[in-house]
Amino acid sequence: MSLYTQNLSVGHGGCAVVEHINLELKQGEILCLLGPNGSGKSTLIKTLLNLIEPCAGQVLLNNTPLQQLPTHDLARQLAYVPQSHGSSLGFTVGDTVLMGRTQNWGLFGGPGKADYLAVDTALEQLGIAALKQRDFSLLSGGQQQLVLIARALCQGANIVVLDEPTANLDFANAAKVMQTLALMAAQGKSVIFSTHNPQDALGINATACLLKGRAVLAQGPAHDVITSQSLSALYGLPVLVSTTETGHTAVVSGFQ
Ligand SMILES: Nc1ncnc2c1ncn2[C@@H]1O[C@H](COP(=O)(O)OP(=O)(O)OP(=O)(O)O)[C@@H](O)[C@H]1O
Repeated sequence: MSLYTQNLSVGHGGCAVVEHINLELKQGEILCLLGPNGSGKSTLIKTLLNLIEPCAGQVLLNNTPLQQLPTHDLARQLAYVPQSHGSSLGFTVGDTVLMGRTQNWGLFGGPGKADYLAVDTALEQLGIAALKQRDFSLLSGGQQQLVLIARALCQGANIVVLDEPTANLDFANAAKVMQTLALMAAQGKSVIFSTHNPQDALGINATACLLKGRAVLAQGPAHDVITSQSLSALYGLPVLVSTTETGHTAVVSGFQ
């Protein structure tokens, strides 16, 4: 599996939001998109999913331009966890996660034993098995986020793309999600995610791509790219990136 962008420009209605993006994602790698509000993270993610057309350049999946791949092929290769989602009124959590399996069923088929097992495994992995019979629409935003990640896991796609997966989550659940992404990568899946927390990229050995002012400000291994200087430039305020005695990297914003 490989995903490349070649001199890609992304935007809306022909108006570029980010230009000259050259990214490379191989099997088992994690790519983290960082940037201020409105810098184009979601627009880039939707372009990588072929939900919107590039303004220029192209996205290649296994050396084939995305636009040339049949929709069902894309659905098998790419799983998407959106930033905001509909209410899925009336569906249980179990049904919602099971929907990740629909591309395996054929035209008149339905779910089988393997599909139900995949649902239970995904729910267990995210620690939300107890929510299985609950109405999805009545869950908290953070719980819904975990269910949608479980659905993406269940889909079995090679590439999982998540738009701000930790945005609604408490400290423990955010850590759980980041651990899950790291585990997915260790199992051979490729992961693309956006976040407002640079620590997310540092904690899981990601490649970071920093977006600002219609351009890629920096890209490379998170520990090389996420520095006091780059984050201060990215967010327009003093940011300190410091390594602790235990070898962990801490990010502190707005220090004097
Ligand atoms: N459907 C759309 N039509 C036109 N412009 C849009 C559309 N969606 C987003 N934009 C614009 O594209 C720019 C980038 O938005 P985008 O949502 O990609 O940023 P982001 O980095 O994901 O922001 P945030 O961190 O706030 O979620 C913004 O100026 C936004 O107003």
